[in-house]
Amino acid sequence: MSLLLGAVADDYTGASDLAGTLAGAGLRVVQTIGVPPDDLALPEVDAVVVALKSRSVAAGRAVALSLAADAWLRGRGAPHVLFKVCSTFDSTDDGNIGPVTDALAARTGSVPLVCPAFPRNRRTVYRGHLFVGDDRLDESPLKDHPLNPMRDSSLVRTLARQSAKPVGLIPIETVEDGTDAVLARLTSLAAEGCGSAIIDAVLDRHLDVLGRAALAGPLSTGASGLGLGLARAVGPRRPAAAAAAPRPGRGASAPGTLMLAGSCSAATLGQVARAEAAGVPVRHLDVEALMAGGDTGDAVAWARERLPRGPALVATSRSPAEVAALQARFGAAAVSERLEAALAEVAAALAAGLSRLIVAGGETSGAVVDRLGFQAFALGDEIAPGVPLLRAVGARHAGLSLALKSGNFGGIDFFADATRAN
Ligand SMILES: Nc1ncnc2c1ncn2[C@@H]1O[C@H](COP(=O)(O)OP(=O)(O)OP(=O)(O)O)[C@@H](O)[C@H]1O
Ligand SMILES: O=C(O)[C@@H](O)C(=O)CO
Repeated sequence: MSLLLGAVADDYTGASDLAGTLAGAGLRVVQTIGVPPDDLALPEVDAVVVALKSRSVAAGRAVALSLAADAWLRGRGAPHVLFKVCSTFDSTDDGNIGPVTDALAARTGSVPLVCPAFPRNRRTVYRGHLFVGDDRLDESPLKDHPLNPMRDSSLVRTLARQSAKPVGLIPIETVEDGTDAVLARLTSLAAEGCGSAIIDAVLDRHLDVLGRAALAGPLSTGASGLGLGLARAVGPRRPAAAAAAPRPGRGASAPGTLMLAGSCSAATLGQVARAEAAGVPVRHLDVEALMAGGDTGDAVAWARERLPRGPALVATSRSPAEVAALQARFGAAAVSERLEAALAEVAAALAAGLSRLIVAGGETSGAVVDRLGFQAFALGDEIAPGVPLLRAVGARHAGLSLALKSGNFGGIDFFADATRAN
């Protein structure tokens, strides 16, 4: 297997977002959970997305994990590696986007382009400022993120606070001038001592310029928009899918469908409320009791009774005010750790009888996927932009279908859409 493209993703839902995007652009893709063991049989593919859980760990650990994944990908021929980060640039002043980008750049001796824009998902970068829909990042719901509240929309400033060297800017006018202009500006920034360069992108066509310019070097950092630009620059490798006859959906009451929500994003809160209003049984875990040493036994019994008849949803999600109060009382890291573990415990206790597992939240998905020991996923159809249907590959839970949803992704009916998808 000689790869055309490699990617190191800093969380599992972001990895499936990227893998689905690359597959949609015509590449044969597999997503692995961590660096795969040598005995894992992988299909012949053009791109591998190595999913890490490195977004919110200590910077040193994120760097070590990312360097190992990068080495594995380059060892399989990948001439370019994309460090996949969140399209809302989720990070803190301690990292991990800066330290990982610095370490990967030092290994390759390059000055990478950095851009989280994905216009299709309403993430745009203009004059180095990130917009989420119509809002600047610091005025969007991301300002209240439980792990990494985003309070500065300037990506140049944000990345500079995390980086060893100055961060440059390649503005939209240069992008409009095309790939050669971008590469010339990157060369000047490197000569000025910059270690990386934020690049603007506002429209889908800008991703083509970014992809071609990035592919001229060994490394870039960005979200699935940059991945799409890279995939287009590589060119489709498999025949366009024949106009397939629409496959029948699974029906809204597919038995054995376990849904877990650990994201507290505005999107997920709305989706949980909609599922509940539509009649899906929902168990809101008593998070205060869990923090006081309680367990998930009752919730597991509750779900076990309902799953044979249809979907069941177990959630820790709460409003920003409730999240802030819990964090003030118990400490943010302790709450996150306990609640991620709680949902992972529920999944592990019920895994044997499941037909589908749907998880909302990147960190939460990471905890669940690790606990169940998945090794790799093949890509199925897109449920919502950035959320493909996955099928487990490898010895553990082979054939189980999954959806791992980034907190902010999916429409209001996401849980119904993910239940029905086939
Ligand atoms: N009620 C709650 N109070 C405080 N923290 C919570 C609560 N419920 C969940 N959490 C924690 O909030 C964090 C949510 O992060 P997660 O990555 O799962 O979702 P997200 O940030 O919305 O998604 P993404 O990273 O994909 O954008 C997790 O660590 C989770 O355990
Ligand atoms: O890029 C995105 O927005 C997602 O893939 C993600 O990583 C959210 O956590």
